Amino acid sequence: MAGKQGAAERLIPVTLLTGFLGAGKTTLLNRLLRQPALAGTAVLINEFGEIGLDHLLVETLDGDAVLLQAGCLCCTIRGDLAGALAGLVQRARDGQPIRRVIIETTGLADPLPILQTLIADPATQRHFVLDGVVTLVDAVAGLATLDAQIEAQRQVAVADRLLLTKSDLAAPEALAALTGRLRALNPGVTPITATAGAVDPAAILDCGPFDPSGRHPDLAAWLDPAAWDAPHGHDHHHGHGHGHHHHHDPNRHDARIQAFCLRFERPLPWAGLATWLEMLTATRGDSVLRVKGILDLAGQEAPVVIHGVQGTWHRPTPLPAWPAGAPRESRLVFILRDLPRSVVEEGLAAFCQAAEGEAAIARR
Ligand SMILES: Nc1nc2c(ncn2[C@@H]2O[C@H](COP(=O)(O)OP(=O)(O)OP(=O)(O)O)[C@@H](O)[C@H]2O)c(=O)[nH]1
Repeated sequence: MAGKQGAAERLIPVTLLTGFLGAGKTTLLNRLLRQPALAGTAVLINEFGEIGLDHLLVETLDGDAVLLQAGCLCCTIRGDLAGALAGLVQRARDGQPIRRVIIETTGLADPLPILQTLIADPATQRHFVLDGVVTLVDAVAGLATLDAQIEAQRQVAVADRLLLTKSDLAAPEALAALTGRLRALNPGVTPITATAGAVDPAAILDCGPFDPSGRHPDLAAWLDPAAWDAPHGHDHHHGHGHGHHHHHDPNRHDARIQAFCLRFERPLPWAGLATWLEMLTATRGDSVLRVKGILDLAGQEAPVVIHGVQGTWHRPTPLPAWPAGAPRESRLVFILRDLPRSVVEEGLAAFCQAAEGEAAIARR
């Protein structure tokens, strides 16, 4: 297809990078973008919730990550995707070499409406070609996620490539059960192990045009725009409590899931925060779908990044410095299912206050 175009108008390949919350998309992206094969890649990042952090955590070589408007790409901001892609066309015409685009979706995204934009929007098709859907699956949380969230099933079903992350943390029996489930959802694709984002770019790029044949039997019906463009009021297949043509709250995906960000200008006491996070995981772990934060900790110069994914806490990582443009303050993003925001706010405040009180006594 690309061969029919003139050199200046060659279709730009687009990779859709998806996978449920915390599966390792940003980690993979950071590894990929350091590879020479990815030179000239523009990155579009979509985050759920009004304050994104990923654009601060993706290390594009030339600062080329574009944060799509807050909200979920599969919902009302699909128009933004087309707009962001059009913006990249303009940048290419202005002389910036854009050889490839990677779109990182929110972990909650239903990939089908996004695919529809990429394979059926005439304006987008003039300049871009979908080159593959790469879906990451967390070996620890994957099975439970596939049971609980239809979005995760769809992410797997449409994948051209399946990457199994965190197999370093999973028991062999859990891995075998998950692999069986993946085979049932997408029989034509053999999962590739990609620990901490380590994967050969050649294994996931240049998949060729998207071909829905030979996939999950429901895929054709899922790809039918009528299924997700119907006026609101019906029970949308992945439980959105809203329709697609009215005001969209960027912090709500369905009635049970909400996202919010807490910001703290004063440095936080690590002891209080860590104890509270452990408590929260022990008591309400199933409801805590995702926590990620960039922290200004008392007594520490460099920011520390923390990640919690459905009961698993990954090792906190210090960053060398505060990312350009980020104020020196702590930001904690929570994505919760069936858990009120007040539980988090009040618990966190109480534990931090107690830790600060203890630290003050110790200093006396
Ligand atoms: N042990 C281990 N940790 C991993 C692996 N892949 C990713 N992680 C960790 O998992 C956590 C979440 O990774 P991210 O890359 O932020 O996940 P994400 O999919 O971008 O998260 P969202 O954007 O919130 O959906 C981080 O602490 C990563 O270091 C892996 O293969 N093994």
